[in-house]
Amino acid sequence: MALLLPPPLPLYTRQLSADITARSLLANPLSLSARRFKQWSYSSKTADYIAINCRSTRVREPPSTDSTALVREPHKYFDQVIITVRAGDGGHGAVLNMPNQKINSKPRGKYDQANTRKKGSYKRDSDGSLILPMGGHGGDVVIYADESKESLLEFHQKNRYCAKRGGNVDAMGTLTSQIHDGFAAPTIRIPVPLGTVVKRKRGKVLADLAQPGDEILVARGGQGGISLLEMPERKRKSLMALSTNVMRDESDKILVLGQPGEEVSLELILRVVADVGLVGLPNAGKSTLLAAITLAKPDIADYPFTTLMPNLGRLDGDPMLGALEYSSEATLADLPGLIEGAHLGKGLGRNFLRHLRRTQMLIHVVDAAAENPVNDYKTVKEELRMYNPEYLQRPYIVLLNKIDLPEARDRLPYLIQEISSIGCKETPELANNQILTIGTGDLHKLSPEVKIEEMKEKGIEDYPRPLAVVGASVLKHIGVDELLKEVRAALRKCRDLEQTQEEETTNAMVKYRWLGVDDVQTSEYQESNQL
Ligand SMILES: Nc1nc2c(ncn2[C@@H]2O[C@H](COP(=O)(O)OP(=O)(O)OP(=O)(O)O)[C@@H](O)[C@H]2O)c(=O)[nH]1
Ligand SMILES: [Mg+2]
Repeated sequence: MALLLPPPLPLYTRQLSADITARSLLANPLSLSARRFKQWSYSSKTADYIAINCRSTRVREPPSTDSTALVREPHKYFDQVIITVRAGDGGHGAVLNMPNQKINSKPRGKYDQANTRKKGSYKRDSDGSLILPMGGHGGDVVIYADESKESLLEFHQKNRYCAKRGGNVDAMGTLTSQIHDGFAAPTIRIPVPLGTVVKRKRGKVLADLAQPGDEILVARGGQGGISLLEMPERKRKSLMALSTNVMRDESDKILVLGQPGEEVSLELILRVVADVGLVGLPNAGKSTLLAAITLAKPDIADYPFTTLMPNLGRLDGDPMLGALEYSSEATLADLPGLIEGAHLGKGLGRNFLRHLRRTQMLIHVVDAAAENPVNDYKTVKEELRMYNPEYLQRPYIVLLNKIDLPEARDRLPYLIQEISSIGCKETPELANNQILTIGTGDLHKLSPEVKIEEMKEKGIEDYPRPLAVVGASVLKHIGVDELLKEVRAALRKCRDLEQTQEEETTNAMVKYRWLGVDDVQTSEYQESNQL
């Protein structure tokens, strides 16, 4: 396609509307509409033109990540992505004429009767006014939680989603009852894994899609344009009684155009949904434990960082809960190994620790045959504390693994005693897992950042001791049943606590409403940056 541009003479630039200068044409040659271009070229016949060849193809955005990197290092990309969604524009309405007929006069004779019937066949509202067709609504964009999705990797390859535009009113000319509204474009529904947090890019959190079926409308399609009736001035008055959509002057035509659809850039952040998190140094046996007590089949090997992305497994129902509640299962998340300095980016860094966020309890897996298991245990706790001290308040169990090996078996009693004594005795506040009650004073008046900083100042000894320390060999299936018993007891405790907390929150909300406080700060900590 060739565009002709005049030399930069004031005469010609004046003939163009102010925003279309030669420079803007160079930057965006397609912004010059064909009609304007025609007018312009007629009115400036004497001018010399510069011919510019430009391609009319659309520039496609490159995929955000190189696909080989996705295959080689999926763990870097599986839980975070930026996408752009664009809802469809609304379809256009139309400028229509009324068929030539006498509107207000009574029918006289055969011909007029036929015309009256025609008039009666238009679509009308209950008050008798004419219903004019509208352009179709542009397609919306919805993001929803889908259990069958596991990661956000696919969004690195396709990161732009556009809904279709609504259909135009499919007619120009005379209004008849046959003219229909333009078709509404279908909604685009984008499935994401359970636990995906949808944020505006560098903006606020829009939704946390933690339950199956959760969804959010992220971009609204444009509304369709309306249709207008074009009338000679003498007839306008009489027609205004039939419809408000009578075109008064040319500027009304803007109402015929459909509204543009919304376009937004979104950040999707995955936080896996699991009740129990498995943490520990690399090679401690976390994946082996997951494979031993659930049907999951994670990779297991005797080299560090075998697990690079969280593996999930389902624990069967708890037989202690009775017939009705037996099916209450728990989901376990096996995380990559943590090493000293992970919070500073060592090993796999710290980002995967966000996947512990939704867990109710943790299992610390410690290799009891390692050189210094107590130190290993402390290292992991320290890293958790540095990432999010709230993790240390959650109920947890320590599994001293690999007791089939003699070096572990011999020192098991000593290790149990040592590890059980690290931490403070459970206080009622800590047992309730209440972040606000840590420390003294009016912490509830402090900002979340201050609270976290205060919590970080405390050492791991200031946080609760484990609920149980169990020696086992998950590989040889020694002591696994005892471990399961403890895990289920802890889960029951967590659920009881959750119920009590829910009741307390409801009571507090009622109290706040009584006091007339609208702005109740709920889970402000969740809003902090550590998604
Ligand atoms: N002897 C013995 N070996 C075990 C036991 N549990 C796990 N192992 C071995 O320890 C090695 C590491 O096990 P994994 O389950 O991959 O360890 P991990 O904690 O998931 O390691 P990362 O994924 O690297 O963090 C494997 O060779 C397992 O066979 C056990 O109870 N006894
Ligand atoms: Mg593993």
